[in-house]
Amino acid sequence: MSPSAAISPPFTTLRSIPHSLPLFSTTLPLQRTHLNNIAIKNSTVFTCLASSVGIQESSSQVGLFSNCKQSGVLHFVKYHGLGNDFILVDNQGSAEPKLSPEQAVKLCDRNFGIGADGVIFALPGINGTDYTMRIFNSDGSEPEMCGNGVRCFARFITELENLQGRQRFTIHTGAGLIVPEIQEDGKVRVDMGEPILKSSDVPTSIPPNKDQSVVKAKLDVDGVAWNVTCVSMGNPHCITFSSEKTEDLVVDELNLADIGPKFEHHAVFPARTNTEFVQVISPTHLKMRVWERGAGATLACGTGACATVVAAVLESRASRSCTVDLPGGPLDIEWNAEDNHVYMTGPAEVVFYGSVPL
Ligand SMILES: N[C@@H](CCC[C@H](N)C(=O)O)C(=O)O
Repeated sequence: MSPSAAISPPFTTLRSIPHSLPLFSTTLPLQRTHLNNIAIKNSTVFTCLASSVGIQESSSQVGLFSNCKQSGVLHFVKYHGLGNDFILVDNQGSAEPKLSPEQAVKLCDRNFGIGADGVIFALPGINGTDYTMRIFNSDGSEPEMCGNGVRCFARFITELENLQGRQRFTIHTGAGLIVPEIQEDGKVRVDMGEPILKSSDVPTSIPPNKDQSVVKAKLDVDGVAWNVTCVSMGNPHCITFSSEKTEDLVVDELNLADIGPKFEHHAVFPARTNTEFVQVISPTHLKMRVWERGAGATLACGTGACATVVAAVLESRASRSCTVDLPGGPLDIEWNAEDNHVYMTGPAEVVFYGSVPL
C-alpha cells in the first residue's frame, strides 16, 4: 500500500496566517498555550478526525482535547523559505525525532497529509550548540542539511522562545555547525560553512579532473553528455550549466521531472544527489531549477543555491557574490574568499499553525 493510501486526512489547519503578516508579530507568539487555545476552539473538528498518522506519543495536553478521541496531539508550524516548505516540530524534550520517517512521509503528502517538502525537528543542542536540527525529506530519507530549512528553523526558535529583533543561533546538523542570524529586516543570513569539493567526500565516483575535485566533467545521463561540477554543502549536489546539446542551458525549457530522477539515481552518486540546472544571466546573477534528492522538484533549495555559486566560481562563470533566482524567488549567496565559508541570505515565513491528532 502506498504511504498516501494508508491514511485518511489526519490534520486540520487551525489558523491560517496571511503571508503579509510580520513574522515578529507580538500578537502571535508561538507558545503551547497559544496553540492549545486554538485547538480548544476547534475541538469538535478534532473529534471528527478519527484517523491518525499512527504517531505513538502521549501528550501532557490531552485534557485540553477532551473531545478528541486520540491519545495525544502533535503541534507543528508550517513554514516556507521561497516556497520550499516544511513542517516544524518542537522536539526539545527528546534527543530523538518524535516522528518516524514513515510518519513524516504521510504528513508531507500534499493530498492526504499537511503537505511539505520535509519535516524538521528542533532538538536539544549537542557539542555546546544551542540546538540540533534534523530533517526528513518527503520520501522519508534523512539529509545532512537543508538551507531553506535552517532559515525556517531560526524563525521557529524565535517564535518558540518569543524573541524579538536580531538573533543568532548555533545549530548542530549532519553537516556540522551552521549559524543562522536573523537580521533587522527579518531575513535570515546563514553561515553555511565550507563547501566540500573532494570527489570522494561529495560523494561521487566521477574521476576527479581538477585537484581532487570534479569540475566541468562529462557525465552521460540518458544518452546525453552533460558538463557537471560536484559540490557538497554537507549534502551532495551536482551542478550543470551546459550539455553537448546546449552550450548554455535555458532552464525553463528543461523537462525536470524527466531528467531530474536520472541524475538523482545515477550510479556515480552512491548517496544519490541533488541536481541544479543553471543559467547564467550575468556574472552576479544566476537562474536555477533544482531536482532535490528525496523531494523532487522544489521551488527553492538553499544548499543548492550555495553549491551553484561555488560551481559557477570554479567554472569561472560568475563572481563570488551572486543573486540566485529560484522558482520561488531569489537568494543572495556569497562564497567568502577569506574564510572559505558560504553565506546565504533569504526569507523564511510562517504559513500556518496546526495540530495532528495522535
Ligand atoms: N531544500 C533543502 C535541501 C533539503 C535536503 C535535500 N533534499 C537532500 O536530500 O540533500 C535546502 O534548502 O537546502
